Amino acid sequence: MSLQSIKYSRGSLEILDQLLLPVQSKYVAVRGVEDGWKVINKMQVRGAPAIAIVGCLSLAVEIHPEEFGSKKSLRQEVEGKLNYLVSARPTAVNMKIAADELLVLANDLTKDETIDVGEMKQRFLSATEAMLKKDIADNRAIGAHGAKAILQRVAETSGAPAGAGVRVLTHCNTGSLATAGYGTALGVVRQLAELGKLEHVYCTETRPYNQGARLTAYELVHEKFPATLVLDSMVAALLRAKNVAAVVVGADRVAANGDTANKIGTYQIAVVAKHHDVPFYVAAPLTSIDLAIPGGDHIIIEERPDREMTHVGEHRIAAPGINCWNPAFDVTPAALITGIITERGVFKPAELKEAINKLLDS
Ligand SMILES: CSC[C@H]1O[C@H](OP(=O)(O)O)[C@H](O)[C@@H]1O
Repeated sequence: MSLQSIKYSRGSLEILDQLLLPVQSKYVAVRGVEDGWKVINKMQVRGAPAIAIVGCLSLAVEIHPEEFGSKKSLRQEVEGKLNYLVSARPTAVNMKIAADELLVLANDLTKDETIDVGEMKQRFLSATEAMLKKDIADNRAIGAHGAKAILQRVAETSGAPAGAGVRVLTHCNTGSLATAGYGTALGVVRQLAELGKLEHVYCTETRPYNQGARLTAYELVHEKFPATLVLDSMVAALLRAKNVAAVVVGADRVAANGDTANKIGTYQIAVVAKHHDVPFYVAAPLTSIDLAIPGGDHIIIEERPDREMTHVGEHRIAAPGINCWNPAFDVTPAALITGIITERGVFKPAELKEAINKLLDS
C-alpha cells in the first residue's frame, strides 16, 4: 500500500496508476511529455497540484538527455511542450500557472548572457524539481492554517467543550494521491489528527470516478483515522444527523472573487452546508488561485466520457442508449464559502484578491 503518487529522480519519473487503486498498487513509467499528457488526460494521475507537477516533470525527463544547439532552441522546445501539457485537462489552473512561470524562467535564462545552454537546462531542471518539495511544504502549511481555523470556529460557535475533537466531511480526493504529498483538504484532516482533534472524518464516494471511495478511503485506512465512507446522496442526512463541525474540500481553480471550481458535487454540498449552518472551507495552494479570471462563470468545466458514468470498470450499470451529462467539476459561489485556506493563511472570499496581491507584491 503506497501513498506516494509520484516517484522522481533526475531522468526518471513514475506515477502510481490511480485507475487501478485500491485493488492494485502499480507504478507506470512516464518517459516524456507524450506519456505525461496521456497519464493526466486518462486520470491515471489526477488532482490539480499533482497534474502540474507530473506535467512539468515529464518535460524534465524528456529534455534531460537532450543536447540543445542554442538557448533559443531549448526555449522553443520548452514553450511548445508546456502549451501541449496544459491541454491535457482544462479546468485545474495549476498546470497553466506552472507553465507560465517556467516560460518566464526560460525567457529570462535565454536573455542572461552569463550562462550557456547547458547551464540553462540545468537551472530549468532544478526549477521543475523544486515543485515537489514546495508542494509538500505548502500542504503542511495549509493543514496547519486550516486546522487552526476550524478549531477556532468550532470553539466560537458550537458551545462544544474547549479542546473537543471535531467531525469533518470532505469530498473527492485531496490527499497525497492528488499532490506531491500530505494533501490540501486532506492535509487539514491530517493536521487535525496530529493535534489529537480529529473525532471523525466522513468522505463521500464521489461518483463517477469514485475518488472518495477508491482514493480518500484508501488514504484514511492507511493512516488508521476514524473514518466513514458515505454516498454522495447522503450529505444532507449526514449533516442533519451527525454533528459535522465543518466541510473542507479542495479546488481546481479559484477565481479572483473566490468562486471555486472543484469536483462535481461540491456545489450541492456547499448548499446543504449553508442550510445546516455548517462552515464550508476550500483548501488550496496559491497555485490553484487564478486572479486572471473575475468569477466562476469564466472557468472552463471539463466534460468527461459517458463511459465513466455508464460503467464501473467493464461492468455496465446504466441502460444502453441513455444520454449522459458528465461534467467533472462544478462551481461553488463565493457566498457559500466560509474561508479559503491557503499556505499563507485563511481568507474570506471577498478579501482573497487583495490579500493575494499583497502577498505577491511582497
Ligand atoms: C488537491 S486536488 C484538487 C482537486 O482535484 C480533483 O479533481 P480530479 O480528481 O478530477 O483531478 C478534485 O476536484 C480535487 O478537489
